[in-house]
Amino acid sequence: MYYTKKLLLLGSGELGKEVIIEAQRLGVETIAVDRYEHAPAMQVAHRSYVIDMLDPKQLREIVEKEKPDLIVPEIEAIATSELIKLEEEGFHVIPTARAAKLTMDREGIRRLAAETLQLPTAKYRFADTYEEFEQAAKEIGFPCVIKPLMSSSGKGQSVCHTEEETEKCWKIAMEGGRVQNGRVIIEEFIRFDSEITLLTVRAVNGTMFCAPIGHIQKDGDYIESWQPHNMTEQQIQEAKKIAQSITDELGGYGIFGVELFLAEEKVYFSEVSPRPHDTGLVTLVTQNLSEFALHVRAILGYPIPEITLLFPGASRPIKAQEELNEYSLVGIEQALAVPNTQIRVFGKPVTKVGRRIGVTLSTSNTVEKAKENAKRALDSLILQNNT
Ligand SMILES: Nc1ncnc2c1ncn2[C@@H]1O[C@H](COP(=O)(O)OP(=O)(O)OP(=O)(O)O)[C@@H](O)[C@H]1O
Ligand SMILES: NCC(=O)N[C@@H]1O[C@H](COP(=O)([O-])[O-])[C@@H](O)[C@H]1O
Ligand SMILES: [Mg+2]
Repeated sequence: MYYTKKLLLLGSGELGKEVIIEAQRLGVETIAVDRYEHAPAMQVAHRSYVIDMLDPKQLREIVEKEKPDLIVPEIEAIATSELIKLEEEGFHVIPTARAAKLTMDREGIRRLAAETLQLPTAKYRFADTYEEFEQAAKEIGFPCVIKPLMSSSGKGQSVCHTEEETEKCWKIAMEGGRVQNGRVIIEEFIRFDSEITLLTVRAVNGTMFCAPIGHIQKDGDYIESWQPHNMTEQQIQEAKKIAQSITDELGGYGIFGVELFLAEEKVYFSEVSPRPHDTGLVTLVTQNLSEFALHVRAILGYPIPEITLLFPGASRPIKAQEELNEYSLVGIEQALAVPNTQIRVFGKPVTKVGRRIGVTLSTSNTVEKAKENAKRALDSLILQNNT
């Protein structure tokens, strides 16, 4: 087969695996890159490479060798300054190299959202040292949230309830960041009623929104998501306004996961991923086009005539409780006996405490029943040690 387009995926986890499958469905040649071998997306891509994606030299080497039509970031931690240079040289970075750079660290995107676009966010400060952090926490007040500037899925993040906890929280942040520089963000703790991801697609035929996805997070990582999330008309309008504003500013084509907190008095912008979102895994079973199919269509410049929510649905990530080198999932038969329920096993080579290794996906005629089904499926699955 002659491939007319070549896609280079930077980051090869569970989200990228679905992107690769969708790209191949439209006849695209795919190359997966990550920091370790046999990553989920590598298992389905045409070719793969293992490199340190934060190393500009290694990143450039792969790009120059493969000369992809599309460079598609799948995680934040990439040498984004090199992506800017590559874009200047004519390579196409999704959605744009600037968007990848701004969302790579919490400071870039927070300052853009709160200071340039004047979007409502939690109060925040930045700190480079423990002393600056202590001072910032006092200014923001307790409880506050501390996060390394570059991290995801809650790594290095903690809620600091009192002055006595500052040392412990600082330590968590220093150990959890993706790169070891000490800078952190300290945020006001928002007592929200619920939080959502508003998947927003920028495609050749305009900006479109998916039905809001509600989710619950524990230790900064999602443990349940559902679609649609019940919101007032005013909340929906505010959420769309915020999503439109931030995605217009970031530009390019593709899907964006706009994370928002819904409080009684207002809708807060939290952060945005210029790529598919983990809580959006639920769209694999709820929509006419999943978030992955939408991303691929959008980045290839193909039209998206409409996005339809077919059924209410829910997802539950399957998270490992221990570190295992050889493992398997037991109870698949029971999980699949739950009505309208599917699972996806990501195929990560090894587990770590808290690592997501799969997901259960259910639909039903109500969100409540779909949530029940996804939980029943999750409860019947057991991680087995095969070493
Ligand atoms: N200022 C805040 N007030 C209250 N809760 C917060 C605040 N910031 C974060 N959280 C909670 O922690 C979760 C994770 O935070 P955040 O999205 O910033 O982290 P993350 O590591 O970037 O996560 P991911 O990469 O998975 O999206 C949020 O979804 C929310 O539940
Ligand atoms: N919240 C961001 C997110 O869910 N990202 C997804 O997790 C993978 C990393 O997983 P790992 O840490 O288990 O290798 C990433 O590659 C991406 O697919
Ligand atoms: Mg988040």
